[in-house]
Amino acid sequence: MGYEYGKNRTEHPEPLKAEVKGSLPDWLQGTLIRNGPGLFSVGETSYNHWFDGMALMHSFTIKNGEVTYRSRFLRGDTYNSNMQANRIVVSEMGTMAYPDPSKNIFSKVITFLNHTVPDFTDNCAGNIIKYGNDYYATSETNYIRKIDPMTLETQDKVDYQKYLAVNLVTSHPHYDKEGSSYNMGTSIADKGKTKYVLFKVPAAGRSGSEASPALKNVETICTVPCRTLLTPSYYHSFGMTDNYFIFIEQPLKLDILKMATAYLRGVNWASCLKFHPEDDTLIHLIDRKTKKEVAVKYFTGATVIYHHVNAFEEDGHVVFDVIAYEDNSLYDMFYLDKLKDKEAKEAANKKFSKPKCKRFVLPLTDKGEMGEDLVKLKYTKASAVKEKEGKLLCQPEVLTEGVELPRINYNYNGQKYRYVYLTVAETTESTSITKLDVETKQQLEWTAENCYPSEPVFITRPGATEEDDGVILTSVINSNPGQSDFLLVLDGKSFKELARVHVEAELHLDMHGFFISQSD
Ligand SMILES: CC1=C(/C=C/C(C)=C/C=C/C(C)=C/C=C/C=C(C)/C=C/C=C(C)/C=C/C2=C(C)CCCC2(C)C)C(C)(C)CCC1
Ligand SMILES: [Fe+2]
Repeated sequence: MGYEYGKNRTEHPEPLKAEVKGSLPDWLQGTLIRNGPGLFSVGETSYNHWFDGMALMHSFTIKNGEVTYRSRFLRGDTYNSNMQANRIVVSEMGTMAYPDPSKNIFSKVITFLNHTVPDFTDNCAGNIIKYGNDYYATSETNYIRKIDPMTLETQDKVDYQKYLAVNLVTSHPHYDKEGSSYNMGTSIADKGKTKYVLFKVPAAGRSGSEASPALKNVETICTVPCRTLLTPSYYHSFGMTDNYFIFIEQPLKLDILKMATAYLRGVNWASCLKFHPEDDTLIHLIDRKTKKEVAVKYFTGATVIYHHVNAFEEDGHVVFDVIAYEDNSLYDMFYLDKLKDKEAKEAANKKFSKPKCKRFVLPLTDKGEMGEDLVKLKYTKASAVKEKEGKLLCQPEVLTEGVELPRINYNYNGQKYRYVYLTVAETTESTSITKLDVETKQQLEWTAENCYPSEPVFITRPGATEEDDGVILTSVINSNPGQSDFLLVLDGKSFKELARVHVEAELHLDMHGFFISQSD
């Protein structure tokens, strides 16, 4: 039993009618698209890491109480080149690929110089995002792939670099009520500088903003200089409130010099990404109005953070919640050789630094005595101690442990909020999801034996006035003999099952999802 991470999945492009057991609320109408790796070997070659697998998108369309399922591989240049060559010819984060199988140094150099294959991968297996009116599959390279959200067909390849000087961009943008998107990326050694770039993609529909891709109208909001030219931090998401952006410059760093020679040395990109526990973490707070960093500098100890949960402002503080680790063991845990071998898997799971949901509080001023904790909010144990003029050392409060893949009611993004929905993350085979009340720290849990749920997505009931008035959707892999996989629908308040929607197809474990409501 367990989930077979490295197994190649098949696609089901034609809509499959699913069987609803239980009842779906009438108002629940729309499509949940989810994205994640689904193909791990081509011909005789295999990827090393689960995150490298070729993107397989799937969707559940809910209409008048009926649900249809479909899935399709993302047919990007990476997929097409690999299929044509019948082996993996495009490198991913954890797998360096050599189009010429006789791996001698001479042929490596030739391939490198000739660019006979796509330069960087457009295998976008991380998330689904929206820019303007369009939906894209994304990972974190400069390429994203437009998709048809209804049929899941692959459309144009869009290169961020045509519109912005960035080499990497997150797959977790933020959205405002008007439909504009905000994201950030890293510009490496461009004109002698390495910097982080925050940008806005205006909503479609404003005058002159109908252009496609919407990125044509991108506006750079501001840039944050990197602490070092050749070792930018890796980050996976960022926080946003009405007035601020929160960007965490953590000591998980890309070594650009190592990357430049990785191909010829025969090592993967991931080996150029290193955690430096001896360094500290710098928290950047950027004022959205002035487009400048606030004068106070915020620090905390070395940590690794992928997912921001939410952030809000209160009484002269910015509060933000994240999922934090003590090291980079999450990445190592998802190497496929470890996931395939029972003993190696157990050893990796043991070494896994448990993700903790942590709350940081940043006072907006450093007025106070040296050594004083400047956090004045009564309800939190988080602190920010004045170390010297303009410098605060922050200690977070742990809200809960062993959780990942956070989702909130996105209407509360940037606002004071109470609930977060998460996957329980003790090992790579999670059988539970949880609802955490960040105020009382109470948790409600859904769990079922041999069932592996994905990231829980909250969908708000139209007209709702309470934060948890809605449902949670998660696709569940069911490895109980003779039972099928299903879309699970839970009540947002009680976390009790409303329905299981069974699909007569094998689902795959994925990363993230996006719900498009019918009214959109
Ligand atoms: C660097 C660089 C590059 C490359 C890049 C790449 C290739 C990237 C990719 C990236 C990626 C591709 C990323 C990804 C990420 C991901 C993540 C971060 C994830 C996370 C996950 C998690 C968190 C999980 C969870 C879970 C599950 C899923 C199941 C159950 C259990 C648990 C909960 C644990 C280039 C060449 C452009 C150049 C420049 C620089
Ligand atoms: Fe993510």
